[in-house]
Amino acid sequence: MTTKEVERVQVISERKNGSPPECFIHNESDRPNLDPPLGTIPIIDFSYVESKDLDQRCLEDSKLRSASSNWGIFQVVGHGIPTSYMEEIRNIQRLFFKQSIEEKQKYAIDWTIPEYTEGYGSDVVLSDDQILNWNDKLHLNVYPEKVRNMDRWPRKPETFKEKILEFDEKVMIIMDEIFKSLARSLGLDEFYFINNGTKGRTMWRFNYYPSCSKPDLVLGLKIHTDATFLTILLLDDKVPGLQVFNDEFGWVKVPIRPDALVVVLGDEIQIMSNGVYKSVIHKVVTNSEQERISLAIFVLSEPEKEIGPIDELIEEGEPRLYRKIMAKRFLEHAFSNYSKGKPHIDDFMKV
Ligand SMILES: O=C(O)CCC(=O)C(=O)O
Ligand SMILES: [Fe+2]
Repeated sequence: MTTKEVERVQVISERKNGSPPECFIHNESDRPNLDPPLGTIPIIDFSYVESKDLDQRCLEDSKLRSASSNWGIFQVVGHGIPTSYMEEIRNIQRLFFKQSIEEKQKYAIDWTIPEYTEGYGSDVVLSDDQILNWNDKLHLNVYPEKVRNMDRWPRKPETFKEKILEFDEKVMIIMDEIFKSLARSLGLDEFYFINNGTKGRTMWRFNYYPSCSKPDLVLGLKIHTDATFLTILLLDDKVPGLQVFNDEFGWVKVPIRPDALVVVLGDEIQIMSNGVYKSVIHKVVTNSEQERISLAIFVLSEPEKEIGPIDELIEEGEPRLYRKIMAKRFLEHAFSNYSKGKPHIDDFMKV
């Protein structure tokens, strides 16, 4: 990996001198439609966990199955985390990015250490023709505890660390319920994914998208799928930007719903379910007026775990669509392809 890195996008955007630099500008055919139709992203209500209503659980499991196979994305409500608390987390994130560049650079990613991509930064440049994302980020390993590198965790705002660890506890509880519902909805034992190393680790990516004078020319994040089992998103409650691709509806906007967590299914679950569940293709657009934030909690299998279609899910005579691969090998491949801006799972994993 080269060590070349651009300036923080925030610094570039604050210069306000007309058009963004060329390295951010997409070819005409790849430029975004800033205002596609609003998607009817399925909503799954997890309040059955608290009420212990088994009929409701059954109904929500079947909604989740249809959402996972038709969309690869759904909104989670009834998760037990108060909306006001979610707003506090968004505000902590906003406070971090509002600080001076010097303060944030104390946690800069050190690209000279392979595999150690934790901290504050922007896209790393891997090739001369790479088109860069209009995005700065803070990337932290959060779970399990032994992977935390506390020197990359912001010391300001002062409550950052404590709040994020508290939010992590709450997220892990609902994450288990999502894992259980995903297993049940595939006809597996409900602890299947929890007990077999699928809930191996989490990496949190705090995204920051500065406003851009020419939002029609750039992308906050290029077209991609997440190389995860799943990703939990805490989206900005005021500024939209996330768009997903659906086979039936094409590109649609993900609506803003401040009380919802959004779940994006990733490549690992597409592989494990032998293509029954979809890793959703998505991208992020920017706008000329407002900055936007989002928090992506990436959940991945343990690095040494082998991922491949689950035996129990392959009916007799049905072909296996994907080969088996070690989780960390798959991730390495995904990282090296991420900058290309197109999903890679089929090319790389098809048998
Ligand atoms: O900012 C968003 O809405 C989505 C972020 C995302 O897709 C990612 O970080 O992989
Ligand atoms: Fe993503």
